[in-house]
Amino acid sequence: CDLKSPAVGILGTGDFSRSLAHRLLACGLRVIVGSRSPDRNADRFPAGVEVSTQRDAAAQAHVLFVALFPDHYSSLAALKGELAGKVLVDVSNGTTLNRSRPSNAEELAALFPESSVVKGFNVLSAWALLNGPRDGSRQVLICSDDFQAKNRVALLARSMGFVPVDMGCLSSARDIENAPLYLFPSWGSPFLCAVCLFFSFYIYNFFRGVLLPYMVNETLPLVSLVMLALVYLPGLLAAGLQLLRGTKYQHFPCGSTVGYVCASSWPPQLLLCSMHALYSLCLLCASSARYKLLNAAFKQVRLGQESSWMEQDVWRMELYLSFGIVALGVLSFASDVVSSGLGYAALSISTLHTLTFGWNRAFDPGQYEFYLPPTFVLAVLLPCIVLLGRLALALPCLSLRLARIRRGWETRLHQVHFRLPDEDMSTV
Ligand SMILES: NC(=O)C1=CN([C@@H]2O[C@H](COP(=O)(O)OP(=O)(O)OC[C@H]3O[C@@H](n4cnc5c(N)ncnc54)[C@H](OP(=O)(O)O)[C@@H]3O)[C@@H](O)[C@H]2O)C=CC1
Ligand SMILES: [Cu+2]
Repeated sequence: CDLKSPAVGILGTGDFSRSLAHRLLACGLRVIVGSRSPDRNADRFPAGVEVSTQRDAAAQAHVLFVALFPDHYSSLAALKGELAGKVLVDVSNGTTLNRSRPSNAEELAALFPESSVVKGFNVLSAWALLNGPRDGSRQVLICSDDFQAKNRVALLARSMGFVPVDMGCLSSARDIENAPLYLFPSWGSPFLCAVCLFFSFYIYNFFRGVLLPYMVNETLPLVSLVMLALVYLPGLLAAGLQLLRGTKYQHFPCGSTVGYVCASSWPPQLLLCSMHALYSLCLLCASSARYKLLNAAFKQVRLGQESSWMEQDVWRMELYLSFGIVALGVLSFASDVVSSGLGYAALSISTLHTLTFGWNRAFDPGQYEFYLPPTFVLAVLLPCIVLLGRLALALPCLSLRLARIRRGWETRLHQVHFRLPDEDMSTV
């Protein structure tokens, strides 16, 4: 590292401090670590990192990472003079969700009013820091009341290979500190939705008295299919309502909540579909599959039938398997289900998959137990409504686009028509 370049300071010599020092050094920066007992801790850092007293580090560095637990922030009070005008990066995390108390970063800012406090880097683990931005998330959430200080830390994060995300003023620090405490920040509502749908379909199937293996394996994809259809339903309803009202500036009830749930519903959908694929594969190994095959063979022998090959059944089976596999493949690329056309493609193909699977059963009155249709008839209804609705909305747009293309060609033809005599003249 360049001895003339300004040093980046770290206060504290714990796990976070060591990983951070390692990463900063690897990025070619000069690092000075401030410890209460530098002699004891110096050999825990790689060669090239200067380990000194806290006062020395505070005096030399302009940007200092405070890698201490918040309970120990007050032990730095004696360094107020050295830290005045410096940038202090608060990397601490909370141990419990904080909804009302001031954040650790705000407390640090209150202790050092003459320093600029920036919140950041807490979403990275010491492990992620040590290994660099290859593993896990590359995003670093940053906030501060001092714009220049924030920019400086953002630049530092970028030079370490991370992606800084500006979260605004220091008042956002509480959200940033809470972030690592949520396992899946935006998955709660979609998962709740999936669980509710799962149990509704499960109970429905239970009443219909379908065999146990079929219950789960039919329930999993149906929940996924219905959820995927539900993603588009609010948008279509809103578009239909706008067409009816003739304006797009009127409020759509609960639009933002529904939009939020839908926008992040891809992980549970993919999970359910993958589980369904796995389950279908495993069904072949289930004992029930063996008994069914044996029973069918016995019946065939008793009937004196030489071959039970049924062309139509074979074709349908091949078709629904292919549709299923393609639907899963398309869905795995449609992480942004709401805005991407891939979501519609996955919905159409999985509807085809369900239809080819249960076509015979859907139209066989014997299958309507307790006057209830088989579950997939219900599950196919919603996607069909959504797909037909989308088509109905697309048709006017398509005709408008066609009209625009036709007008374009007419104008072009018109221009050619008027240009021709001139060109004829020039050739003459
Ligand atoms: N570890 C991790 O993966 C992550 C940690 N963080 C945050 O980083 C900060 C540090 O964590 P971590 O490195 O794991 O903690 P450690 O316990 O490993 O290190 C904390 C450091 O604080 C100093 N210290 C300990 N006791 C006192 C005291 N009584 N008074 C003053 N200083 C003291 C010590 O340094 P010395 O003796 O040299 O002065 C010690 O090395 C925490 O706020 C944590 O929330 C954030 C994200 C991930
Ligand atoms: Cu299936």
